[in-house]
Amino acid sequence: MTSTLDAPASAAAANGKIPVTVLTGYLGAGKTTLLNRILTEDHGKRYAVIVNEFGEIGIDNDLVVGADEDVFEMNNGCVCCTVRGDLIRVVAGLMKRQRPGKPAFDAIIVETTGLADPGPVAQTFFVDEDVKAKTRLDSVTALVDAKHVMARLDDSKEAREQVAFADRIILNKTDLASEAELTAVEQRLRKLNPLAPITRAERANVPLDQVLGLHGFDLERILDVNPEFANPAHGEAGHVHDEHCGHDHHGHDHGHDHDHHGHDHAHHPDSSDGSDHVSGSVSGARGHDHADDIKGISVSVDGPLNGQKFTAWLDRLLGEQGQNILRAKGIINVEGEERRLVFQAVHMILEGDLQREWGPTERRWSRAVFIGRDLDEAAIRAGFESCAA
Ligand SMILES: Nc1nc2c(ncn2[C@@H]2O[C@H](COP(=O)(O)OP(=O)(O)OP(=O)(O)O)[C@@H](O)[C@H]2O)c(=O)[nH]1
Repeated sequence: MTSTLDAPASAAAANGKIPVTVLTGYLGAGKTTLLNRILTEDHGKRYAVIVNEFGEIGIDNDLVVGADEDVFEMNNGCVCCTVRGDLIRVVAGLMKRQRPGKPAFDAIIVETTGLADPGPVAQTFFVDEDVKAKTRLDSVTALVDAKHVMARLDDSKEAREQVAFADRIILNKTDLASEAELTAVEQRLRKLNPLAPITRAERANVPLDQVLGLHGFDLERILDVNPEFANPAHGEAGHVHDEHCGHDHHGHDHGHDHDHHGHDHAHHPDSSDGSDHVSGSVSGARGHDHADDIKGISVSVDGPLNGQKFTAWLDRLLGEQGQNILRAKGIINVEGEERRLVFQAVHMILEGDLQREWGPTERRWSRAVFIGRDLDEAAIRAGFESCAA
């Protein structure tokens, strides 16, 4: 296991590294449509696109418009086994390119095949030293086909993993679904992934700043950029409507006061300890629970944790169940420490950092979310709570 929980500086800080966006989404969700928009929109930036083909013959490459020289293809039949080597090779090649006075590219976008678990792709950016030195994973964005996603979530583990893993979900093809269907889809997506904001789109027409430059993987911004962490989904008890609601049609993010935001939720009668509502919605009997072996579990303790106990517990949990844990993120109030401990994990790879000090009016609670498959919710909850100082 790679564990850097005690590292003094944020390994995910920007530092002039080229941001990488991993684009996932089931077959036909609209990934190529989005890539074409990114490559053709008049933004004055230069993006490299890495297309991960399933099978031997590259087709997607030919469907992506724009300069050939900026589209790179990986032909690997089995993503989980070979993607990392391929990706490292392609990224290393990209880094050798020159642009006077600037990095070779403003950003790299990796499109994964519609069948792939995005985990191994994301992990590449944590495990390979050369890649790590020159790039930073910005976010994993999942495109979802509003018309077909319900069936895919029923029958495809990959579809569930893609949703569960994402930092941002784009609910595409909204023209093909009714408002009631869209709301039902959003509720189900939220159960699989309580963290990722959901943006609706038609022909992948999301503003690019909702796909690129999200800092979804920056430890400094984790959870701050996912304000719905403590907010139950639409239509569920305790949901607090605000500008971050998944049904927001304004299409832009408003700035917000994070500290204040935490208090909003803290004072809500149904979210007083932040621990039950999200997982409650996961297991709640609301019609779509059957096939969702992947779920998001939110846990919290209204006070400090013992740092040593927590680190030991988290290491053990990831060591034993890392295969099943797609993502974990959290902000911890460590006993005797004025700064917030922020951590995140991708399967067994853990990164963590002591960051800014708690604000004077900020609620100093410890909270985390674990998204994964076949997780023992009661055991995780009990384990987290047992670390209380
Ligand atoms: N009606 C409708 N069709 C869309 C929308 N977005 C994309 N499409 C169409 O859906 C089909 C699939 O879109 P692609 O962008 O190729 O999807 P993809 O995710 O790249 O597909 P794969 O490469 O097979 O994984 C294309 O025919 C698109 O024109 C949308 O919002 N509404």
